[in-house]
Amino acid sequence: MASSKLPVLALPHPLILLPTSRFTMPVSQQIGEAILSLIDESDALPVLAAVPITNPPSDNTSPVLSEWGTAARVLRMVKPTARNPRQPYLISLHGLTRIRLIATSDTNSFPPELAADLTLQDIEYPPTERTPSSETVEKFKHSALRLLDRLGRDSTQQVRKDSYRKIASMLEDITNSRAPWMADVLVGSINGEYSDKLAILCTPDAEARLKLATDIFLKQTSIVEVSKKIATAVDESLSKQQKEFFLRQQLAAITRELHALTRSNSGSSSTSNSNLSTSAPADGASGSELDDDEQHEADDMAELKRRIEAMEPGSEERKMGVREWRRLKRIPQGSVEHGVIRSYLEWLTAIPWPNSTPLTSDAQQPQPVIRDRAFLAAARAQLDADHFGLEKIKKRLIEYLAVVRLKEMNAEREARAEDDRRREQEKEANAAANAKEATVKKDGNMAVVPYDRKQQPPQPVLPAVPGKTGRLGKKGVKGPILLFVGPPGTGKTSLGQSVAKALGRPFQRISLGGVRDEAEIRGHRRTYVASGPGLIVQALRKAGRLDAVMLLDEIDKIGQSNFHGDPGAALLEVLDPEQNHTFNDHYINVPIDLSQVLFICTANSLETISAPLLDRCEIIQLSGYTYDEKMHIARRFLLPKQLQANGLDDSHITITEPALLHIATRYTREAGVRSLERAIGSVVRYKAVEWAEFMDEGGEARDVGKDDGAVVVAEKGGKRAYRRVVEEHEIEKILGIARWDGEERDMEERRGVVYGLVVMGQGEGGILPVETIAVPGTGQLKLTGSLGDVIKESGELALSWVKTHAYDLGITNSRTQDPLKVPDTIDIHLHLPAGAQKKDGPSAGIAMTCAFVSLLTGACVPTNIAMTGEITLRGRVTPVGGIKEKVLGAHRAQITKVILPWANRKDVEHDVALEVRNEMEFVFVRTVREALEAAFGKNRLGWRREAMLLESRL
Ligand SMILES: Nc1ncnc2c1ncn2[C@@H]1O[C@H](COP(=O)(O)OP(=O)(O)OP(=O)(O)O)[C@@H](O)[C@H]1O
Repeated sequence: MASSKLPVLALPHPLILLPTSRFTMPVSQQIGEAILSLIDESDALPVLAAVPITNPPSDNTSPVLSEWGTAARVLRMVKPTARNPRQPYLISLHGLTRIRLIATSDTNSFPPELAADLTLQDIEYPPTERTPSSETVEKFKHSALRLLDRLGRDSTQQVRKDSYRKIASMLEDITNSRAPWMADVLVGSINGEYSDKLAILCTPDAEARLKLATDIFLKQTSIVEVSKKIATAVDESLSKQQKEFFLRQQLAAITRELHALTRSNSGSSSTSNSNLSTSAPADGASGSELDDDEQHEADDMAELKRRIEAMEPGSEERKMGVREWRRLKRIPQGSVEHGVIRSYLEWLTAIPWPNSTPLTSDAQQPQPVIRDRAFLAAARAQLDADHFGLEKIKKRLIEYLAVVRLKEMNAEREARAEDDRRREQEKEANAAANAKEATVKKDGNMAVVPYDRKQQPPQPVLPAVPGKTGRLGKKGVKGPILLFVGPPGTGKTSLGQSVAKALGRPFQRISLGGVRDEAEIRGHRRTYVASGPGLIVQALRKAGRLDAVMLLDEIDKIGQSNFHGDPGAALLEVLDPEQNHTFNDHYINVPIDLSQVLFICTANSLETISAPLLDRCEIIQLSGYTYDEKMHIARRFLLPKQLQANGLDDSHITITEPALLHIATRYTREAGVRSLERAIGSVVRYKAVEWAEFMDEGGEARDVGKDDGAVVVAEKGGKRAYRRVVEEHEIEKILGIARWDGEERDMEERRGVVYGLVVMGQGEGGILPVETIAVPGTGQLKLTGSLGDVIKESGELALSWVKTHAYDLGITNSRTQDPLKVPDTIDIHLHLPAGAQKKDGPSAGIAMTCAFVSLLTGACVPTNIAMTGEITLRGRVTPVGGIKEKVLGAHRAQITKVILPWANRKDVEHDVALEVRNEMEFVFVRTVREALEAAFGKNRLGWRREAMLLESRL
């Protein structure tokens, strides 16, 4: 044996460094410094004898060094830094070969100071190893491969699996002489026992070491196998426990249901016997829903599971539900992730998926009124019962409902025919199978082959359930998408409600006003904190049916495209019949079929609605109401509604016709009836308080005179009456001073002022004074009142026309004179009041021309006249939009004569109610000159004769 001297590094128990292994360990400062000086002294990396201490550290025994150790190279040394002096010295070692310490005395043990210092010690290297026998190597390989295979299979990390596989393939190819080296490698790397490792270190003989390693591997394999078995057994017992837990929960739920049933039975019988309807529970259990949390939790989970099971087998939603349910089961309750998945599943299962087994009994489903023969008549009656007037709109809605009905019935017929066909096919298949069976029996072969096993037995065909027509039967059920456009309070939303009532379907209103984020419509992805589904899914959940009527309210107020996405584009997908059968809500992440939903949209104006969105809708225009219509609506709908809402009836309050008109004209100025309804509500509440006080004072409801409608109460000191009738003069006392206390227009004619007609932002029509004055200046035109470019150009155009015709109109004395410079140099200032409101459009052309002519000639336009129309430079009057709203607005403002472009005659004819037409004079004009004549009166402007001739030749 070759001998030498090496400094001894004692490895504290239970560290062992086998040849070929590497590790890093902390050392004391003393040893650390000694190693550092060794490094400084030698040129190469220093080599030490790493010898394990075989006994665990304790107070009274001194460390015992093993006889065998490993010559190890110091690969790295880490010294504590000045900033962190308490950090230990770290040393990395690489085991090279076995060594044996040569004992200095006969006792064969080593002095304890060897363990404390790097003392130089005599060592010897064992002789070159003999090649072990093939038989021993084979056994070794076999046991090692078995262990590696077991470890690889049990490991959950792919990296480990791969490394076990690699070592195994190395082992298979290894030569007999390298086998002892491999034994060191393997024993060093498995997570074995200390004593085994020490034994391997202390066995220099190759044959003996291989045998020892074989025993160690066999032992290790059985340890791993046994641990695995124990783990599986524990798992199984756990899942058994879970199963038992669920069964117990179910049992508890059944018992509770039975209890509830018996209680309700006994409750109903006790109610019929006595009047005690709210008796305490018979079993004395507390009825609080806050009790028994665990029970409720289990019930909720069972309900969730039931709903997933009710989904159509094989459908996307069911797959998703099952996947998430499994995840939910794996995740510990109370964790954040558990809550997230749970709420997702609650949303997913709350959607009324097609073809899923109905959870409620059919009796709870509303009856499918659409199949009734009297459906259309009933729908008409419903619309009439809810709304006054609106004849054209009701007619269109009836057409719409008729189409929806026809399509739905066709779809049902198709679905039924499909079912019949399927039944027929199944019957044929069964008959063929029976015939085959009969033939087999006749041939004497008794093997029973009744029918092909793959063939499913015939499924019962379920009756059609409303809203559950499913993926097959839904084709073509869609009608067009209606878009109600009109000023606020004209009944757009309530018409939608009536349509839903007529169809017997649930109604859901989705307000889109101010929706800026696409996610509000489509939902947030689940990766977001506190994510949730969008408005459409929320509405579907509330409706509980796939064929709900959804009113998309105020689509003109939806936000434009921004960094939160484009909500309008999301709506396009919802409304497009080609796409909406696979609507994708980002949160739900399963395609939802919206093709059966009837969408109705509402808007106040069409201007802000994107063209593609408009393209998908059929526009139905609602204009404002006349005072006459408002009176009818108030009497027939608003007043009864308010009386009911305030707990009164018509025997308590009568509002006289003049009082109602006074409310409508002086307290509201709107196209719709919302403010009117509010004002009537205030009057009703005022009277409700009076009535309550009257009753509190011991009043008796008794008519004492039909004429004044008073009801009298006897009091000690005399008599006090409650007056049922509300008269015009009382309105101010009830509602306060009128908001519009006076005419919308001045009664007095003024030079330079005429009335134009406008449609305001909310779609309401009205009159707008065009005011002009002459101010000292330089012949300029000044325009104010938040005017847009188009209306400004229109003003300049009007002034140019007036300047061109100033001589003909007798304003100037020669054609070359500028009326703004002769006789005095002036500026004209034109203003359109309500300066804060933006105004634009060309329709004020003739009003501005008339205002300039009035200013420059001094002639005035009567205040009962209002006008609208665009002008051209040549003096032609061209048509404008919004005629119905403008005329109604003029009517409300008590204008009696309206000047309109000739081309707008059809609009008046078609759109304006007859009673309004009868009350107003309409003058349709083709030229500015005709407009001036209609406004100022025939021959009131001093036209020069030549001008007339010239004009007539044009
Ligand atoms: N023709 C009508 N007959 C009876 N009641 C009506 C009529 N028009 C409107 N109403 C009533 O006026 C009230 C306001 O109507 P609704 O809410 O439908 O207005 P809207 O047009 O949707 O307004 P917005 O554009 O502000 O949403 C409702 O109580 C409605 O019943």
